[in-house]
Amino acid sequence: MQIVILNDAAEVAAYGADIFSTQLQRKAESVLGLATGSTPVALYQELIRRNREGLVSFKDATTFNLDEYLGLHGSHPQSYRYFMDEQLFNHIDVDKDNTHVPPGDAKNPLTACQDYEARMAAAGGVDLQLLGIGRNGHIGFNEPSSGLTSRTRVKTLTRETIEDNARFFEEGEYQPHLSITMGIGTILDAKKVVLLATGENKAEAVHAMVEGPLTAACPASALQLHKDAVIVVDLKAASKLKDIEFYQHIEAENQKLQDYLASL
Ligand SMILES: N[C@@H]1[C@@H](O)[C@H](O)[C@@H](COP(=O)(O)O)O[C@@H]1O
Repeated sequence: MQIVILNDAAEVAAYGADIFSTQLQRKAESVLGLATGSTPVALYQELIRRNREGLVSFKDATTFNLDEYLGLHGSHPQSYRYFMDEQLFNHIDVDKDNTHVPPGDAKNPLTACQDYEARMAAAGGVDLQLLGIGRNGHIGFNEPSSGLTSRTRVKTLTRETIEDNARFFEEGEYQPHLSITMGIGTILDAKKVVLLATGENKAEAVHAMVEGPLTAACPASALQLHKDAVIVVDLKAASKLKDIEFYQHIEAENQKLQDYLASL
């Protein structure tokens, strides 16, 4: 794992945008794994700005989102399809036909999960996967106890996740308890993974993911197995890490190595 500790949420968003821009500049037809939640919004705004300024293009890219509420049609304002359209797709040059979000209104959710996996495989697999993290260490909607090799499937949300996400729903509005989510095994198949976390309420989960044991009790700890996982956090989300100075030292050394390699 590469642990990048930055001052604040704005720096985290800019760092994430740099990783996406570099990916698209190297491979215009990249397959991008995308995420919802409040954390990636600033990153998406930065990508929209860069797209408008002609610095990055999504014209040839394909996208697959991590998850969706089961029971919500994509036209529902709280669906993740709606979120993605509003927060990113409607503002960039991506071909909407090449954007994929699990179908929350699938008649048969089980075959829809298999179909989603098949589409990802047919696209050549995910090149770069964006992740946030839940307070309980979930990634996508892989709640604690999720199998570490799991694939796209239907998952039940924990009470904590339902409460955390209740802020997006009107009072009394139906809030789904089920989801379709890429599995942890699906996420680990991505060639590169970048996880963003900001704010003090993520500090415990970040500590468990980076410094805790590899365990289904903290699904994000599975990223310890990934060969190219970048964890980008602000100082608040990093505040419970025990080895913070060591991670900063590694990053400084890493930067020197990159500068040297660039000078060759
Ligand atoms: N399914 C999503 C996750 O993909 C996301 O990482 C998490 C954290 O969201 P936020 O960034 O709003 O804290 O929320 C939801 O549960």
